[in-house]
Amino acid sequence: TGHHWGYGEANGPAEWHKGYPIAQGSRQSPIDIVPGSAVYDASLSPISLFYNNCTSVNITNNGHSVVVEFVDIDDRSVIQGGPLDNMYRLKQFHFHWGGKGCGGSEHTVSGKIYPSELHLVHWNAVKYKSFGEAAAASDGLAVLGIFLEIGIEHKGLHQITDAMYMVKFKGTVADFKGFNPKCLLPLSLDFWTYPGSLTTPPLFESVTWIVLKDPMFLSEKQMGKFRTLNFNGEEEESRRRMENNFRPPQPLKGRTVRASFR
Ligand SMILES: NS(=O)(=O)c1ccc(C(=O)N2CCCN(Cc3ccccc3)CC2)cc1
Ligand SMILES: [Zn+2]
Repeated sequence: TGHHWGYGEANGPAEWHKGYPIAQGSRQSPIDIVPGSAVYDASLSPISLFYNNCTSVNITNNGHSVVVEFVDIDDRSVIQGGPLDNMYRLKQFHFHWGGKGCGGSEHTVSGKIYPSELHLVHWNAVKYKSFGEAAAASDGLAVLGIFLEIGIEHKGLHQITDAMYMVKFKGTVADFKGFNPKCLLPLSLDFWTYPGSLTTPPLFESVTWIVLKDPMFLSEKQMGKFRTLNFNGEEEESRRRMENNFRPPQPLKGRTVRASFR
């Protein structure tokens, strides 16, 4: 139960390389996306999201983020197209966010940080037998990143923010059935894509990142509900508000970011 990683002064992103040397690897995430340097690739097909039969199972606070998990025993909810050679199965989605009035996204766009970022995590069930196995393989995961911007309230997000009181503390889980994340998508599926990594330990370099150009919008009130979550467990005396649970941009190290749009 040694020194566990987190987002604090002593255990935050600047320290992770001590326990996870790959933190200084050649394809780490997130990155700062510079649209002017992205290469338009006409061969990128549109991404397709087949979430219609998706089956959410529960919502949980894992001490790092709030996570909605899905049944991933078959191809009922998958992403395909874009840079992907296979279909990838939806496993979970979660968020990263900042303190009140602060940025909290992981990817940035020409240095612009958004209040939050949603990650829809998928794994290559064509080539690998489990999420854990895929998470350790260079083409094992595909994460769809969607920026969140403060604006008009988001009707689809209420189901998630209304469930947060049930998972206030680390290690809490609640039933969360019948949620379809298709409602969280912005109008345009224009995207940037690049080879990267998990943005939390173990930081495996196994992620094909697909980051949407357009944000989804939510109200400041809805964003505030994320900040009612705690990093700590209910039994801990130190109450630590869950916010600023984001890794800052990492060196590009010669990678090319491709764009699906001009
Ligand atoms: N921010 S993100 O890059 O989108 C992101 C995506 C997935 C996870 C995730 O589900 N994790 C982390 C790593 C994988 N482990 C399983 C494991 C497999 C092999 C050896 C140890 C742990 C599950 C927990 C975390 C972050
Ligand atoms: Zn994430």
